[in-house]
Amino acid sequence: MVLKIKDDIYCMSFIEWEVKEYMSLDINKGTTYNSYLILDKENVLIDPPRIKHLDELKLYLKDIADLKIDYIIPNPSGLDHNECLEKLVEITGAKVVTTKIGKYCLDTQFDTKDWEFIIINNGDEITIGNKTLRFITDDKFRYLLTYCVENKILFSNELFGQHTVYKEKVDLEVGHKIMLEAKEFFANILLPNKDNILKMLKILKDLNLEYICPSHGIIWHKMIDEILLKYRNWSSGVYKNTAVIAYATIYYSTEKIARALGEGLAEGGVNVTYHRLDASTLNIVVRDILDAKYVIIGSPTINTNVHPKVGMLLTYIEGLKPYNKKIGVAFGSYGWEEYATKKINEFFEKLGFKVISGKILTRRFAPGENDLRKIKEFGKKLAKIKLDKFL
Ligand SMILES: Cc1cc2nc3c(=O)[nH]c(=O)nc-3n(C[C@H](O)[C@H](O)[C@H](O)COP(=O)(O)O)c2cc1C
Repeated sequence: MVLKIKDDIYCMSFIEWEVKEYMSLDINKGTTYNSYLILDKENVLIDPPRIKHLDELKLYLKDIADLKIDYIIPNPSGLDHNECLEKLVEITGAKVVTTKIGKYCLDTQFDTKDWEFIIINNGDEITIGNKTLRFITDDKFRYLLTYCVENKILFSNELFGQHTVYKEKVDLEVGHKIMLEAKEFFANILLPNKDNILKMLKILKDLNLEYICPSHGIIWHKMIDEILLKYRNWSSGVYKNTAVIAYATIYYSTEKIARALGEGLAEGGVNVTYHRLDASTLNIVVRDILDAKYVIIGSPTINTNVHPKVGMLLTYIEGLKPYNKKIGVAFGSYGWEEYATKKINEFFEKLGFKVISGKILTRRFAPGENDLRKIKEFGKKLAKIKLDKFL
């Protein structure tokens, strides 16, 4: 599918329905890879897609540019964004524009000895005729953003992307639900780079932006201020009065504790979301954790460890390095020797969360009515805790 953004700027979208799993991301809605073509005296291709889309891409390039491509600006770090680069360089003879780190990434993935590179730094510009392309990057950062000065268009790589397929291509046509998709993408893909993203947002603040064109999903046009604000919040740890209660259970004791704790929190005014880990996908759990004040994780003790699904969640969250301005609460059930809540609390400490623990949250086998009443009371008190007090 091709969308003409401006007279001489095109978005070519490649839909992938068959992607089901990408890391722990459960991409059950399909995804869209966007490549962009800028026509001027010298033509530029940004973000080429996977090699399986090469034939389709060639058709578009032939149709729109008669295969004349002078520069290619790839996202160098992931094969899903540069797999067809070798073939494209061969077909078009284009120069590859990238950073020093980008070149290193490409050198290790392809035979680049005959490629012509243009190595750029943050703030550098190239003129392609009437248009100027300015580059925004960070030495440690994997992404290279390209700003077309005259058209006020930012080609943003993974930033502001979403793993979705919509027949609509521009933000407001989809509506505000697109924010939830963007949040899921940020939480699962970009969160470990939040410090770099914050730096880049400071640069973007001074740009006049008419379009933001990411390498996945819809293009931002009418909702640019809104998505920039969300990105500032997500990368700086702004949180809401929400609690995510994520847990696994076999015989439902841990689930009973989850419900009682959640009821108490809800009565105390906290917006509670439950995720039973055999029914929720990790990407949705971490999406909800992104701006939650409370991260509450429960597990039965299984073989002197946490339930495997809880183990998976802990490992996943640890790598994503969420902002530490959060309250961590562990709960669970055990039979003879408790282990799970100890491990979950250690995990919270490692992340720098404020740990709130309570003996009542760890029950031997099934919690009784009295236990559940006390757990609910615990939840009500938890709802009153002011987070900033602890930081
Ligand atoms: C496969 C298996 C392994 C278990 N291993 C332990 C253990 O190492 N230590 C322990 O105290 N309890 C152990 N238990 C007991 C459970 O922790 C206990 O039944 C708990 O109440 C289950 O919580 P649930 O109802 O939320 O599933 C084990 C149970 C199962 C089924």
